[in-house]
Amino acid sequence: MTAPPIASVLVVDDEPDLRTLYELTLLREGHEVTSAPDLEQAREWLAQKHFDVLITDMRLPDGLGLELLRELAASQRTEKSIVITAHGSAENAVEALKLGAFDYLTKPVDLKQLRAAVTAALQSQRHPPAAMLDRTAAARHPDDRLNALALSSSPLPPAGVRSLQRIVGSAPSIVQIKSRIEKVATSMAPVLIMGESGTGKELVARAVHECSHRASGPFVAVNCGAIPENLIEAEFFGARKGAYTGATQDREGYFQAAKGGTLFLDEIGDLPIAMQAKLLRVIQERRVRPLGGVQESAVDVRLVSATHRDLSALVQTSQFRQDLFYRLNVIELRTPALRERREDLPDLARALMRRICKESGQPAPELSDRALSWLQTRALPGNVRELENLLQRALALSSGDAIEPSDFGDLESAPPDVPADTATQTLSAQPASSPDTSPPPVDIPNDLQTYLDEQERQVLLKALRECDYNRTAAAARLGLNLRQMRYRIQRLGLNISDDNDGA
Ligand SMILES: Nc1ncnc2c1ncn2[C@@H]1O[C@H](COP(=O)(O)OP(=O)(O)OP(=O)(O)O)[C@@H](O)[C@H]1O
Repeated sequence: MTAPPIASVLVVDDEPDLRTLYELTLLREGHEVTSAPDLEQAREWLAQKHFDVLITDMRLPDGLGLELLRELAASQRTEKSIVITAHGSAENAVEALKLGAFDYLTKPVDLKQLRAAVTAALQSQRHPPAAMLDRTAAARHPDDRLNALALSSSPLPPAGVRSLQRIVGSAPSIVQIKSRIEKVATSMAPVLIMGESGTGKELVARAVHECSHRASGPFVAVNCGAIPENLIEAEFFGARKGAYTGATQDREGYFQAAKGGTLFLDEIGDLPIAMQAKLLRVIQERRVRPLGGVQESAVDVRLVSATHRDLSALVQTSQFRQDLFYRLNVIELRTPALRERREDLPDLARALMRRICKESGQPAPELSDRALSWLQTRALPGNVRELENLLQRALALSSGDAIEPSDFGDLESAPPDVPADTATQTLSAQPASSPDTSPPPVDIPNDLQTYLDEQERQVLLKALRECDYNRTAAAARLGLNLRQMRYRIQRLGLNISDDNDGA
């Protein structure tokens, strides 16, 4: 096991007893501690010396701790700040995080949490701690040390680089979201991702996790709308044996499972109102108590939430608590709809095709220019997920080395969703089909979507039945991965339990 890193810490608190308590706690961890009773003294220390971590009380005799945060940000200093706020003062904690604080602690401060927050702040830095540089280069001029800090800034962890590469696209909105992910990843501030269905919210949430110092910890994704209301508390917070009928043993909840990592709350807008109050309490107190339990334990997770719904509108109609919205929405990321970045469609289609084929272990066919032109004419309201589904379907129907418009099946005969002259026609337009590849004639349904859903339902049920309701096996039979299978089962409202999944 490697020893925890040593930090140079500045503690700012006007209460001498508390200052001493924090100092002793951190000194015992091997950190170097400097302290100040007010803003003035803190500013003097900061002018003289570079620290790794700043711990500041919010209320100080000569102003607010937030002022120090503002000054650090304005002078682009690299200190990670931890703010200590009064119990229940949501505004201050949120404002501190918005100003770039790494984390906050609520009074009375739990010393274990204090130690953990300092270690996490230190681990999130992408350069060696100032305390270490101090030791190796004690005699250097202060400017040299700042240069050394800048030069030694190490790049993102490899998992982070890969996760950003998975987000395909070069439209300005995508370039911007990727650079924001990189920036926000190193803090503990909650992130809210908003965007239509299928625009890559989960992909972005994973990237936030994988670019952070928590990347080696778990990433737990929860669909808040999919959990039955009577089980939701136990699912989130865990339950002690006997807490409810059927609870035959102690079990962990999502908060415990995500310890040291990231908890991704997908479809947060669907969280029942009673559960919203409980979640808010956990966020405020940073402690969680399992159902039927008496002991609380410290929560060590970073929260990332996502929704395709307009949360501020839900707040207006009292369907979503304003205080919870405020807590979750400290950093906001928006995933753009595909129609807002049509220029990315060819690259996306090729990348998705490569991925689908890799997952099912088959060589990836070319996408012909005509197929790409055909895709450009579709509206794709289901965004990247719809594009992915179309490509899967084409792959299943294709028999040649290249995907052609006719491989998109009977959808081909439907009129284009987007008039050809408004679609991005970067590719050569050629006749869409040849007589030999036309699909066999079918009855024309009154409602195409319902008709297709019914076909899909029949195929899924047959595959599941033949695979003993093992979703992994049925997915493999259909050339899908488990995630795609789950999505389809959920979309069609099929009542299939996870019990038989082997893998
Ligand atoms: N920019 C992108 N590059 C590559 N693949 C993407 C991109 N955006 C989305 N995808 C793919 O599209 C599919 C849907 O993405 P994802 O599940 O992240 O969307 P979502 O916004 O969370 O959808 P929902 O709101 O329905 O849960 C996934 O297979 C994902 O990998």
